[in-house]
Amino acid sequence: MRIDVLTIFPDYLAPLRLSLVGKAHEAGILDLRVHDLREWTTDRHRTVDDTPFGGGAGMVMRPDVWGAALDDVLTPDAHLLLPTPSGEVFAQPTAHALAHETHLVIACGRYEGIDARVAEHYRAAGVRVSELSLGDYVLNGGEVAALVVVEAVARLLPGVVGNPESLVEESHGEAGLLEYPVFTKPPSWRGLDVPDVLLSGHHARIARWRRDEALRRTAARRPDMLSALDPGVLDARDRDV
Ligand SMILES: Nc1cc(-c2cccs2)n[nH]1
Repeated sequence: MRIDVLTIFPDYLAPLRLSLVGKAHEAGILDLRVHDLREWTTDRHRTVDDTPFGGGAGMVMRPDVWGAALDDVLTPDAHLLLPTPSGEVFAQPTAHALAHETHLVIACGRYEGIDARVAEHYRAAGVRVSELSLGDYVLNGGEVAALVVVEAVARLLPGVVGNPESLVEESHGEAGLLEYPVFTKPPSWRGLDVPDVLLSGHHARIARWRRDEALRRTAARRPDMLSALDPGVLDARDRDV
């Protein structure tokens, strides 16, 4: 998979060279390219924004600069992602869907936004364009969203995470439940003991305990997820939890 990130703060994306995403890039699983949007400016001051038509505070990013950059970076099978507080909330199902793409282009704008004609132009040109929000809070730019999307997608690519099994039981995973609590040595720490069932070696009981804990946590912290579950996911035992 190729991912292009366009930003006026390329150094903001430096953390992607670390750890998993860095390894995926080294292994050739992920072709990550970060571009400085100012490379497509034409004036001496390398201007990327201007005052908003209709007035109001802040600045809007210019369509001509974004158009020049996106014309160079987009490919026929690219999916253009526009982080914005007014987008659809990015969640795990979207991460899974994006992990099947061959080319993602992430255009990092600033909070006041990119001129709306940019998304309109590329949609009309047949490019798949998705406006994505991280949630109901306001950031100053799309770079943090780009870090989140790249990590959430890259870790799903085959060969990136050491043990693919670990992708199955995580929170917001296939079961649609939050993850159960995890423990490691020592068995007793500051007077707190690991649940006996986890030391029993009885795999069926351990699996049942973990599912019960996942259900309890989801019911307590995210009842919305529980009500959104496909009824077929819950078995008779689950309903007793
Ligand atoms: N969820 C979210 C996204 C944003 C952005 C701000 C600027 C570009 S993207 N704020 N909050």
